[in-house]
Amino acid sequence: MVEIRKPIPVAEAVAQVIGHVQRLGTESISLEQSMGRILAEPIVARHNVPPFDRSPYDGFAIRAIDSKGASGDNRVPFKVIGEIGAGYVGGLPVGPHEAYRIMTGAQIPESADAVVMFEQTVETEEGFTIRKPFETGDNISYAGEDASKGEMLIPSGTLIHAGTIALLATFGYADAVVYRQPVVGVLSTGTELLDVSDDLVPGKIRNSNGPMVKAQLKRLGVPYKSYGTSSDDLDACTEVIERALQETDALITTGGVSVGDFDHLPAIYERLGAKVLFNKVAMRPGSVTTVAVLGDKFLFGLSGNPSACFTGFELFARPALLSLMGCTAPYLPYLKAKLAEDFTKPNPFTRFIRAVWQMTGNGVTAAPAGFNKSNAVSSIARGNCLIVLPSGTRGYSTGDEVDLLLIGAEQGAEDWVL
Ligand SMILES: Nc1nc2c(c(=O)[nH]1)N[C@H]1C(S)=C(S)[C@@H](COP(=O)(O)OP(=O)(O)OC[C@H]3O[C@@H](n4cnc5c(N)ncnc54)[C@H](O)[C@@H]3O)O[C@H]1N2
Ligand code: MOO
Ligand SMILES: [Mg+2]
Repeated sequence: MVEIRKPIPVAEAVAQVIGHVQRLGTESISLEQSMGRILAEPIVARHNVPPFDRSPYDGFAIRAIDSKGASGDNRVPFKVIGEIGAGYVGGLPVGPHEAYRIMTGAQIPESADAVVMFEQTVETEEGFTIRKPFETGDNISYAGEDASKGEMLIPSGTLIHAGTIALLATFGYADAVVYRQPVVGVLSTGTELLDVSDDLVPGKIRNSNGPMVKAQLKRLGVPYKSYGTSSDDLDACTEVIERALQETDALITTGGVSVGDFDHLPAIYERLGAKVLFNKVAMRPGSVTTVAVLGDKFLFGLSGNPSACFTGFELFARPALLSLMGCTAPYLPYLKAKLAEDFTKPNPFTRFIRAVWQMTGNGVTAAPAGFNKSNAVSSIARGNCLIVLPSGTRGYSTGDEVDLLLIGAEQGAEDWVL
């Protein structure tokens, strides 16, 4: 008799997965390698930024007091005593009505306390004149104005991106302490599966989930090991999974998790002695998504249907893997948007619709990205988000406010609209 599975709410399933995360250790890697990794130590300012008072403009460093009373009718003269390019320091203190030529980024010389831009001066034989008074601090970029020594700037658990790398470089981190990354095994199950380069033959389809999941991992910067495809043969499949579990930190399988005669994953979890956290989630697509744990290893049993597979990855594998890596913001970013089309079909399960969001004169709108069943592949390609429609008896109409989960900021906008 077919097993009747009890669906659990999506939020509960996510919480169960996150509750089983055991953070990986840390390692030190070169700054160059650190893009996309997760900081295992906070970035605390090792020194002031900028480290010295400096000029934000090309101009002249003066004593503000000497500019007192300057006006169009009373131009005040200054004598130039030297020049300071960025990287150099002025040797002399600035005296009354003296000035240094100073370039953007150069250290303010002793006794100077304001900078006059070139454009605000008229050159003379000895130097220049100005027509307005300056206050102490005018056009000075002060030491520590960006970050002051000892300040906690970025907490541990943050993703390292280009800006983080700039900050680490600023403080002289040639190496960064980051969390270890899991190596994730990817196995596509299904006797019907052909390789990408195979010609179609009756009854078979090409394996799209394997390449997709590997690309989803790549988008997270998570290394993977591919186990290709396995036919729906219990022993053969068990053998590959056992091997994969020895060689990886977590395993993602696709297909074979439902109740069909050749859906062997449930039996394999039992054979392995893995603890199944859930095998039915109140969501569509991906209701049969199964997550199991064996020791400290996750087994993500994603559904074979492409849209269900994609959604299961983003909802469960993504936050789990990011959390393993110490990330404190592992969930998909979200927005509120107005529905751009009616979605009248009520659903007992929470529905995740592959969709396209865009900014319009009417605010953010989101429209389904075409054929949207669990077996759809085309709408995954078109979508840049998931519309979340909570379960219930009513449908949704154009203009209703809905939640969006954002996927892949690398899909840019076609127009420059600002
Ligand atoms: N009696 C029931 N039947 C089904 C149920 C159910 O609850 N009771 N659940 C349905 C739901 S919902 C889904 S989703 C699918 C899930 O099936 P499986 O996860 O067991 O996956 P498979 O049976 O292996 O394949 C399903 C579907 O996806 C295609 N597939 C599989 N792998 C790939 C791949 N790597 N690339 C592209 N396409 C793939 C496969 O050919 C099937 O068409 O079960 C429902 N049935
Ligand atoms: O798991 Mo199925 O994708 O709900 O259609
Ligand atoms: Mg099946």
